[in-house]
Amino acid sequence: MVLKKYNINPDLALERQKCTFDIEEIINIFDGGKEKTSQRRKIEDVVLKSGLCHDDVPEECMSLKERYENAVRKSCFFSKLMKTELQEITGIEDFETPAIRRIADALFKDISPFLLHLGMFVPTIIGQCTSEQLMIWLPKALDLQIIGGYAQTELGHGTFIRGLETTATYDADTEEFVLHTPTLTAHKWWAGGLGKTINHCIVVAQLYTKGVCYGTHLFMVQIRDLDTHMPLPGIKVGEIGPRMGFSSADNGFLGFNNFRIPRNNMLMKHAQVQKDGTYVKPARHGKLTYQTMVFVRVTLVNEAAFNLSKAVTIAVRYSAVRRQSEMRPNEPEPQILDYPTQQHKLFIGIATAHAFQLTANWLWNTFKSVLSDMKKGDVGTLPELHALSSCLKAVCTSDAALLIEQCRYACGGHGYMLSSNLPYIYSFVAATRTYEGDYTILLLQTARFLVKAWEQAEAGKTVTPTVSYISRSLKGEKNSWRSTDEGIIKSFQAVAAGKIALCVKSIRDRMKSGLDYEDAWLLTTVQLVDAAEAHCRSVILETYCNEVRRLTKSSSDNVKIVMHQLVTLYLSYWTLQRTGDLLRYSSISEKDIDFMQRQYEELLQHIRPNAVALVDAFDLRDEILHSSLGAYDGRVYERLMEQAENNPMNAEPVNQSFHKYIKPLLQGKL
Ligand SMILES: CCCCCCCC/C=C\C/C=C/C(=O)SCCNC(=O)CCNC(=O)[C@H](O)C(C)(C)COP(=O)(O)OP(=O)(O)OC[C@H]1O[C@@H](n2cnc3c(N)ncnc32)[C@H](O)[C@@H]1OP(=O)(O)O
Ligand SMILES: Cc1cc2nc3c(=O)[nH]c(=O)nc-3n(C[C@H](O)[C@H](O)[C@H](O)COP(=O)(O)OP(=O)(O)OC[C@H]3O[C@@H](n4cnc5c(N)ncnc54)[C@H](O)[C@@H]3O)c2cc1C
Repeated sequence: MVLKKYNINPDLALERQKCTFDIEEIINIFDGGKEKTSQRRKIEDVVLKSGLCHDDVPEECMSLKERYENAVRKSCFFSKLMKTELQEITGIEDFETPAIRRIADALFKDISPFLLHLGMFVPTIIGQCTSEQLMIWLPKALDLQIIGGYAQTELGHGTFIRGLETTATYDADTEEFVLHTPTLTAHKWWAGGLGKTINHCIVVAQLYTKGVCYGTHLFMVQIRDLDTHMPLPGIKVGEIGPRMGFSSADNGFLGFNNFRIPRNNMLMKHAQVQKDGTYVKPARHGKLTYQTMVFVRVTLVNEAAFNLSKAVTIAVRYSAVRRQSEMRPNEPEPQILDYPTQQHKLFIGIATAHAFQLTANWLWNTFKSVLSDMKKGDVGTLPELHALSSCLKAVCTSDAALLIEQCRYACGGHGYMLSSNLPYIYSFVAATRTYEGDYTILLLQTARFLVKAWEQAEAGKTVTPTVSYISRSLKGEKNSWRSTDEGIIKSFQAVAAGKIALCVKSIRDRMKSGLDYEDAWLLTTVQLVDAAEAHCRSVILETYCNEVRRLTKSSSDNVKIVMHQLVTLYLSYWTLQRTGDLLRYSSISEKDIDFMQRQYEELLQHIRPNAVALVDAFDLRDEILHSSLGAYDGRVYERLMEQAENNPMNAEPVNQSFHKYIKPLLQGKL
């Protein structure tokens, strides 16, 4: 791009002058302190100066094969950079460095084929290997001597893990497992990096030993030769074909024809198969092999927040630059950001990005604390983590996808251009709603936990803090609506409690009428999904309020004001979205709803002058945003024209198809 960088669009420059708070203060809050901000910026500088982010041809103008090859090239050089310069800055093997995740987007508009290596392969080694296995595979994986993925889903089954068909049968004579794909539907399907890139893979298969099936277990499988990269004999592997997004992720298929691996390649931290074939079941919890999925679900809440912050930055900056229509006859065209309907589309995106980011951080800390309990042998906190990570993954990815699409609507026709980056951001986040556990499935997992919690509370047992509202509800505590933060949260908890109560009643009524538990549950699943979603809303609202209060304790008054305006906007927005539920389960009145509507509309006006500054406070560099509409300088039209002129379609004035087809058609000679 040859545009002069800081020749800023005058509307955007004026917007920045209106800002009432110190942007740097908010940036520091979200980075976790001044030092973290400075470390992140150092990392970004190193990556941006490396020249790795440059593409000769825009990614969207490349063929699928070229995109993949380009993504592999960048992944390799980026990995090298991580091992060298970035390691010095971040501290070795610091997987918790969100800065690395953020700057990776400067390299990949789409997906790195190595994503699953760091995202699932390495975490599975860490979480599922014995210490001996760890010593063999972890250094190699971290050093990229082996590159891996995670192959669980099959052509016929994704959700229902117990229904997977791939088998791993132990042969005690040779001390090997025989991996086999017995049917068409048993082929592994979807694993990222599998199609062309990886040479190792975690494979999830039904374990058979001494003629007995012990359910799914994890196996480390080398699938390609380390030197030639050819599939090993007995392995059928390839790319599954073009999809909505994830174009450069080489999602793959994999089949085994009686493929043998050593006994030690079963990941044996939790369950073991001894040399003679004796199975030793996990001592503590039956679902510990699902741990990597829980880890990824936790990280996906962060992905929802980050990607939403990108989309809303693009849409808010564009809305400050774009002028359209007139508010009164003969007046100049206003910035579209001045329309309350536009503010309604966008400001909730800013507030939601804050809410999700703070919830993601809180969930990550919860995850770490459960891991530490588990290290001490205590798995008591795992069910709550599973319930929380399931519903938060489902709701945050789903909301983020909807709001990102709303950002695209807010950019009119130009939002439809790939160069806006909104279609890429959307297609990435849309997939997060499905993978790592589909939305409905995960909410039903949370619902299981909620129904159990209800039964426990009914039996007078103490329940965990995130569901303590159930006990209060069972004690007959009535909800009295108050339009304060705490009052609104209490009412949302009353909604969740009311919905869980109805689910429990529905199940019991259906059982009384003769159905067994499974059927009663099945017929109640529409309500159960709804109840789990309501529970999740109350968790997000409460976490967002608590975290803002905690993090802004020592902030300037101006930052406190603007952060709290966003919290109130978020609470008001959801109150207005859920008036039906609140009328049913809380004591909210028509008058209260009118008040909330007015408050919401006033907040849009209060936030308006700070809108651009608030998205600037996401501190997303142009190289990460990749957007013709959302760059810091706001030179939208210049970029759109420059990109049109550089479009490879315009390289020749007349396309050859004119001579081949159109001209003969015009002349009646076709
Ligand atoms: C650098 C970081 C960047 C990270 C980003 C990476 C992005 C990478 C991009 C793409 C990767 C995509 C990867 C994938 O999609 S991998 C495949 C993921 N697949 C799934 O998520 C499948 C979803 N299905 C399930 O999880 C399960 O089948 C199930 C939970 C729906 C049901 O499991 P099942 O074994 O049938 O259990 P039950 O229903 O019978 O439940 C029994 C019992 O177990 C509890 N439970 C279930 N799961 C867990 C768990 N994970 N942890 C703890 N406990 C669990 C369940 O609640 C029941 O408990 P009970 O009620 O007390 O009996
Ligand atoms: C971009 C992308 C990347 C992926 N990467 C990987 C990877 O690296 N490794 C890997 O192993 N997998 C991967 N997957 C697969 C992914 O995990 C699965 O697609 C996902 O878990 C959903 O499973 P499914 O496709 O079988 O959907 P299905 O389970 O067939 O779902 C279809 C519909 O049926 C509904 N449904 C299914 N069961 C029930 C039920 N019990 N009750 C009510 N409704 C039900 C679902 O809600 C959904 O609406 C990836 C998928 C995508 C899209």
